[in-house]
Amino acid sequence: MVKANGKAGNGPVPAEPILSVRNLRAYYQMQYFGIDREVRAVDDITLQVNRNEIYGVAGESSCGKTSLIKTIAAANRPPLNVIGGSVKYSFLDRDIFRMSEEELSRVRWKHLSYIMQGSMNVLNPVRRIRKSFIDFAFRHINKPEREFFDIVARHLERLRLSPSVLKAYPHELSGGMRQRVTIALATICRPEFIIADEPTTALDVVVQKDVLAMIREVQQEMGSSILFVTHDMTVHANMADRLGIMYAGRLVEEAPTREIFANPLHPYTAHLIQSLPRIGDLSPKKALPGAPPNLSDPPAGCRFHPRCPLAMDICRRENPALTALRPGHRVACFAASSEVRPVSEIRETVPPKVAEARS
Ligand SMILES: Nc1ncnc2c1ncn2[C@@H]1O[C@H](COP(=O)(O)OP(=O)(O)OP(=O)(O)O)[C@@H](O)[C@H]1O
Repeated sequence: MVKANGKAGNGPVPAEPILSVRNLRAYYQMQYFGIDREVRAVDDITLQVNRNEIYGVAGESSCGKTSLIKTIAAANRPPLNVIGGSVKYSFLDRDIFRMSEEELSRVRWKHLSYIMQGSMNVLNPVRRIRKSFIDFAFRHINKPEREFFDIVARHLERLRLSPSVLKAYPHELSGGMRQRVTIALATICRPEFIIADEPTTALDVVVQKDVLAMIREVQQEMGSSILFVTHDMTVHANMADRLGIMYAGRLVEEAPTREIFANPLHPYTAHLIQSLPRIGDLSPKKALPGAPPNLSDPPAGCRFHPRCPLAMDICRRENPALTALRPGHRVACFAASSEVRPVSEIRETVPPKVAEARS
């Protein structure tokens, strides 16, 4: 089930994929008063995460980030169902959707772990932290209890946490300490792959900086890969090696983080970057007209077209494929592709709704 050569060694780390997601579709499928309803939260996503890499997933609220990572971890539950596609980890011998729950429980935390949005989602409020380490890691580390807690204490110290936290209940710790404990739990087994879902969103900026530095440090020390999800582009700028931008259930752009910030090709990405505050920049920030689409009835063609200042007729009819326009830089946008029409020409065809909102 788990490949023998799964763990990252100490030698040079080759740039090979540890996670390959192909054409993944996962929809919320529900029935209201006998009528079927589908929310297409993850719609045809293809991406790869390399060894020793932090891959960031960005996008505004409700674009499908959490649904994507739940599915990638095979932690999706009805009504979120996998409709198609595959998710393969290099340390597993087959697609994650072909594994039984029992096989998955042997893989979780040891090879594939999760840092969640709120620490209280992981830590049981009525159990001391010590018990959580037993619940999550004892069977994976497979040592006598005393030796196990020596390993835990050393790991906590490495993460600048006193081993005395083991005696505490979650409510006795500050939010920052609790989040550090969840990171300690997610990394104690030295997993190859970590999924982090908005791990610092609930923390104030000073604690956030500290927790982010800790995630980076532990990732580098272990040679793990991280799929890091947040809507906060400034966090991505500091953390991610590569960045995937989601809009309405689809990946619309992907490139090395530096390249995305310097040269965004998709108009939605350009908007996300332009709206970031910059020291000395007093110009008013403009919101995008309109709202993200309802994913149970998304618009035809490119899902961004009703809000896009560059939209053309083809965008209303056809879904642009995610295409490499530069090495390592993929974008799903007809306007960004110079083969369709030059950008100067495209700018003249502003859709009426957007033109109204601008005036
Ligand atoms: N349990 C559910 N049942 C039905 N639809 C859901 C459910 N959970 C989420 N959705 C819908 O799926 C879509 C994607 O939601 P998701 O939570 O994955 O987005 P997100 O980008 O993670 O948002 P946020 O940043 O606010 O957490 C949204 O349209 C949302 O309303």
